[in-house]
Order: sequence, then C-alpha cells, then structure tokens
Amino acid sequence: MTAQDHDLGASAPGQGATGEPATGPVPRGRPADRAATPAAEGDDGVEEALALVGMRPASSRNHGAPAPDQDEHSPGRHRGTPWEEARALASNAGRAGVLRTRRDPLAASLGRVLATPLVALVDLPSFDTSAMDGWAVAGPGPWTVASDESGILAGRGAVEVLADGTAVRIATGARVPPGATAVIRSERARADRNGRLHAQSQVMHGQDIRPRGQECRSGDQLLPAGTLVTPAVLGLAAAAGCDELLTVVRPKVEVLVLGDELLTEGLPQDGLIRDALGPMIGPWLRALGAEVTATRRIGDDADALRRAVTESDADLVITTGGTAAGPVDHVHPMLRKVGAELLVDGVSVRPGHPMLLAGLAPGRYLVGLPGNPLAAVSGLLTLAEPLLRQRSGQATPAPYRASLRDEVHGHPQDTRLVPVVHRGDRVVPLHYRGPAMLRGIAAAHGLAVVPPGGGRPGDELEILDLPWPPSSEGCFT
Ligand SMILES: Nc1nc2c(c(=O)[nH]1)N[C@H]1C(S)=C(S)[C@@H](COP(=O)(O)OP(=O)(O)OC[C@H]3O[C@@H](n4cnc5c(N)ncnc54)[C@H](O)[C@@H]3O)O[C@H]1N2
Ligand code: MOO
Repeated sequence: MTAQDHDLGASAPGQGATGEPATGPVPRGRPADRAATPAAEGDDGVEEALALVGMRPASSRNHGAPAPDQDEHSPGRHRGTPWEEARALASNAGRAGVLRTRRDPLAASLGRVLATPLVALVDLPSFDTSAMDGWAVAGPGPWTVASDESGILAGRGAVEVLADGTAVRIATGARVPPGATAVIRSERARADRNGRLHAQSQVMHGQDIRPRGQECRSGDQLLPAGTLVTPAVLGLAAAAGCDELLTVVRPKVEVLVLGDELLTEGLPQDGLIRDALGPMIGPWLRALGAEVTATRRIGDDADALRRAVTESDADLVITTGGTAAGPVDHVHPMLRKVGAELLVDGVSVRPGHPMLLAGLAPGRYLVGLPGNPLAAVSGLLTLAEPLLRQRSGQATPAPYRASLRDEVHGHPQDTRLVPVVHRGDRVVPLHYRGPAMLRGIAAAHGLAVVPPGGGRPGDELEILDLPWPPSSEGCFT
C-alpha cells in the first residue's frame, strides 16, 4: 500500500476514522478555501462537489432548503410519483399473474422461496431422546446397573422396558427406554463395587430427557410460505423428514446496459468511462431473488434497444441509462413505439428521479434505471426490489427505523435515499453519496429514507437494508 493509498483508505479525507469532523488540513492537492464554500447538503450536485473535497456542508446552514441555483434538478421542475406510491405500484405489478413453482430436492432449493409452508412430517424429536451420555434410571436410586456393557446407543431400534430401581448406560441421542424416569450425566453418578449406581446430585424427574414432540408435532407448520430457503431451513426440513421442497421459480430478468461511452475493461480514457452498472446490477438482482438470464450491452442504438426489449422473454427487463431527455436517451421513445404502458414515469426521490416502470405485456415489465450509478441503485431499491419480492414469492419484511446520528439535509419536496452504516443503535450517513458515486453505497449497510426537509440527529428514519449482510464497519462516515 502506498502512503497515498493509506491516507485515502484509513478514513474519509478531512474526517477522522470515527466520522467526527477532522480539524486537520484538507486533502493534498485540494484547494483549502473550498472548505468555506456555502452549500446545502440537500442538493446532490453540491453534495457531490463537497464529497470531492472531503467536506461536509455546514450543518447549521439552509437546512432542507438548497439554494435554487445550486440545485441541478431545479425543485419543482420534475414532480414524479411519490416515493412510497412508486414502491406500492411496483409491488402491485409484481403481484400480477400466478407464481410459478417447482419441486426439487433440498439442496437444489437453496436460495429460493417456500411456495407453501414447511410442515413437519414427524414429531421432533420422534422418540424420547437422551440429551447426555450417562445413565437412564427408573425410579429413585440407588439403582442396580443392567449388565449390558455398551448400554443403549444412538440409532438403535426398540429398547426394552427399564424396571424400577435399575439403570442402564445410555448415549446422547439414544432412545430412552420405556420406564426410565431420568437420565443422569456420566460425571454426576458413580457405580460402587457391588454394581450399584449412586447419583452425586439431586435427580429431577425427566432431567436430560428430550421428550418426543418437544420441538414440533407431525403436521405442525414450521415456517410460512414466503420464507427464504437458507442453509438452516434445509437443515430443519431434513430433520422434519422432508426430501423435497416446493419453491417459487425465480423470475427471469434481463439487463440491458445502454450508453456508447462505456468501456468493459481497462482504464477510462478519452471521455469514455468504465461500465459500473453491468458488473453490479445482475448480481444485485440475483441477491434480490431473480434469475438473471443475460446482461447485454446495447450502446445508444435505438433499434437494437427496441429489438432487445421486444424479443426478450424475461419477466422483467431492466435498462440502465437513457431515461432522461438527452439526444440519445432512447428509453421513452422506445416504450412509446412498443406500446408499453407507463405505470411510473419519474419518482420524487433523489437520486434517481428519472426512474420508470412500464408494463410491456400482461405480467411482463420494464424498469428503467437512470444511468448515474447511485441513481440506478435508488431505482433498484424503489422499483425493482418490491416487484421482484412479489414475483419471487418473498414475504415483505416489516419496515424498520433507526435513529440518525448526524444531520442530513433533505430535498425540499422529494425523498432522499442516503447510504448509511449502523454504529451502535444509530445510523451514520456516509460521504460520497452524489448520484454518480458508488463509494458510499459500496461501504454502506443500508439506505436511510430521508423525508423532504431532511433529518436531524435523533430522528427515526426508515432504513432499507441491502440484500447481503453488512461486511465491515464502513468508512467515509
Ligand atoms: N435536462 C435534464 N438533464 C438531466 C436530468 C434532468 O432532470 N433534466 N436529470 C439528470 C439525472 S437526475 C439523471 S439520474 C440522469 C439520468 O440520465 P439517463 O438515465 O438518461 O442516463 P445517461 O444520460 O445515459 O447517463 C447519465 C450518467 O450516467 C453515466 N452512466 C450511464 N450508464 C453508466 C454505466 N453503465 N456505468 C457508469 N456510468 C454510467 C453516464 O455516462 C452519464 O454520466 O440525467 C440527468 N440529466
Ligand atoms: O440525481 Mo439523478 O436522479 O443524477 O440521480
């Protein structure tokens, strides 16, 4: 690691590792006087500029009301569908049609969603089981030890009745013989020379016996439909006697990446940039429960886009870029040409307000993600996630809130989605949250839903989780 790598990696420029504003110099090579630039965090464009110099905007200034000349989006110019309503519309779209299901062996069901409840096929445990290695005893002691040297082992068939006043060696997991009243752990009993067993502590009736049906009875519902099949679910299903599971077929999704300026390898140069969405959107969709059939690069070719959309057999087509009104923004014209029904045409959310949802045919949809990479993430979570959740049969988790540690400026009218990390019982907004930036979201644990006007320390904000576990403490706070 070079010295420069270290400087940039250890904490956000101009910030301590803990996220407290640093008092030291601004980063090398950046003009220090930029620190004094008046700014409002509510404006993504200004925020982007601030992130570039590693500064936070002054928290006392202009809360929730960016100066109009600093807002690249000119508040009021674009009023889309309210964010909550857009999510509800996407969710409704995902409910259209019948869920396809399939029955597979357990291992092949991993990562899909239960189409029907998981029901126990047996009692668990299915016989009275010893919880310890030791002695099964019947009645009060001392007990006469049965002559069977190895005792009762796990996996044995029927066992004989244990007569009152007798004891037999027993292994963990073995069937407790009828008549036994308790199991005594081997370290808590001692046999004398005459073959009599003495307990060294008080023996409670039923101790260290797992009674039949303690965990469930045959026919009990163990998990509801809509549960994600995790390794633990596979284990439970096997324990409960299941060999196969009925799960929802993953919805097919095709990703079309638009833009002639995109390179798929090497260094960005000559006005060309690396395609950041091609490598990101497919895996993200898989994590949301989709089967991604292809990620195709279409460039800025209007005909190729139309052909790709009309020829696709995917349940959901995702496009990236081309949602705005520039000369090569082909998504709207293409949707008109193919007779699609626009269900959501712009959302009152920052970043990502040009995102859209269209119906292509009954049960087939297109989500248009804006090209700016964090705006595309916003579109994924706002439109693609609720739609795919329904189409893959997943239960909707109850929304949850967390207390905000630091002030976040808001857009005057729109919801903002801001990458955050969890720190204790609070969430901390991350730097590098401009619409063209992925540096914040790549370190984030989730996105905070910041209402119009912004959030103050202590405000409880809804948090959208990312579809993978938090992997680090997160930097750039
Ligand atoms: N006159 C207006 N212009 C823009 C508005 C507006 O309201 N009025 N909205 C801005 C906002 S906000 C966004 S977001 C973008 C959305 O634009 P598009 O969806 O048409 O996307 P593009 O123009 O194709 O690209 C925008 C930006 O993102 C870069 N990009 C595109 N694809 C990728 C990719 N796969 N990997 C990395 N970066 C990508 C592209 O090079 C552009 O820089 O429109 C604004 N304009
Ligand atoms: O703010 Mo745009 O919606 O750049 O994302």
